[in-house]
Amino acid sequence: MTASPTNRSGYVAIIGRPNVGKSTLLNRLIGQKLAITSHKAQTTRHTILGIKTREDGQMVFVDTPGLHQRGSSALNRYLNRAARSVIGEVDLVLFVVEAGRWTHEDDQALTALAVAGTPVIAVINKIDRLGDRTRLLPYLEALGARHGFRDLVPVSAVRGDQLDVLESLIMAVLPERENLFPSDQITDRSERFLAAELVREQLMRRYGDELPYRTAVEIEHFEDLGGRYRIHALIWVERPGQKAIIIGDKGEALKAAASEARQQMQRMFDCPVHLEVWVKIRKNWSSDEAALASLGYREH
Ligand SMILES: Nc1nc2c(ncn2[C@@H]2O[C@H](COP(=O)(O)OP(=O)(O)OP(=O)(O)O)[C@@H](O)[C@H]2O)c(=O)[nH]1
Repeated sequence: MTASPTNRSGYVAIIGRPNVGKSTLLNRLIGQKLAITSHKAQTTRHTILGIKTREDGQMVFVDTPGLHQRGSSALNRYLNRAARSVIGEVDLVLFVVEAGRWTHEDDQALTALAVAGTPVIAVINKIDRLGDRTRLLPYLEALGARHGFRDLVPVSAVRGDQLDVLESLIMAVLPERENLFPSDQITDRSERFLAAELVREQLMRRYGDELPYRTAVEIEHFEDLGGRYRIHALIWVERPGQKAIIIGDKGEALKAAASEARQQMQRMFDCPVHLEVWVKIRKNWSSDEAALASLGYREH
C-alpha cells in the first residue's frame, strides 16, 4: 500500500515596516490583486487573508498593516494592534525587508516578532533595485546574525523572481493537516470590501502626502444587476478644504480617480461596473474610535 501524499496547510503572516512591499508580495503569491498598493507608507489599513491552494496543501496569507511606532491617533493605534495580535496566532511569519536597507523600524518589527517565538522566514524584497549584486551577500550575513531565521530568501515581488523557491520553503514549515479553506476560495473579504479598497487605492496614489490619511471610504450601495455591478462609494473627509481638493477643478480630479477605480473593479470582478463616488464631510473621523468602528476599522 502506498502512503497518501502529505497535505500541509497553515496561516502565514506577512510582516514588515511600511512600504517594503508586503501587499505586492501577497498579490503576486496569490496570482491576483487582493491588497491595494501605493508608494506611500501605511497604505494597508486592514488585515486581509489571501488563500493559495496547491496540490500539496494550502497557504493562508495574512497581510497586516505595517508594524510601526509613529503617530498616536486612534487609526495608528488600530494599525499597531492589528499587526501585533496576528504574530502569535500564525504558523509562520514572513519578515519582509528591502534589499540593502536596514532601518530602525525594521529593527523594531523584528524585535516584536522575536518575542512571539513563531518560526520566521526572512524575505529580502526588491532585489531588482540592487544595482550591485555583490552587496547582497554581506547584507544576508548581517541579517542572518540578527535572528534565528528558518531561511533567508532574496526575491523581487514586482518581477516574481524567486517566489517559487519561497513557496516551497513556506510549505515545508507548515503543519501537516487538511486544508483550512475550500480550494476555490482566495480571500475572506467580500467584493464590497475589495471595492472600497480600490477607491482608497486611488486616493493614496493621486492626492498629496497627507490628505489620503485623513480620508475613509464606505460602500453605501453594492448591487449585482445580473452580470454587472452598480456601486455607490462615499469618501469621508474631515474638512471642506479636503473635499474641494478631492473633487478638483470642475470635478476633474474625482472623475479621473473614479474612472480608474471602476476599471480596476471591472478587472477584479470580471464584469461591467457602474460606479458613483461622492465626497462627504465628517469631522475628526480618524481620531474618533466610534467613527472608526462604523467605517469598518475594528478588529476581527
Ligand atoms: N522595485 C521594486 N519595487 C517594489 C517591489 N515590491 C514592491 N515594490 C514597490 O514598493 C512600494 C510599496 O509596496 P507595497 O506592496 O504597497 O508595500 P507594503 O509593505 O504593503 O506597504 P504598507 O501598506 O505601507 O505596509 C510600491 O510602490 C511597490 O510597487 C519589488 O520587488 N521591486
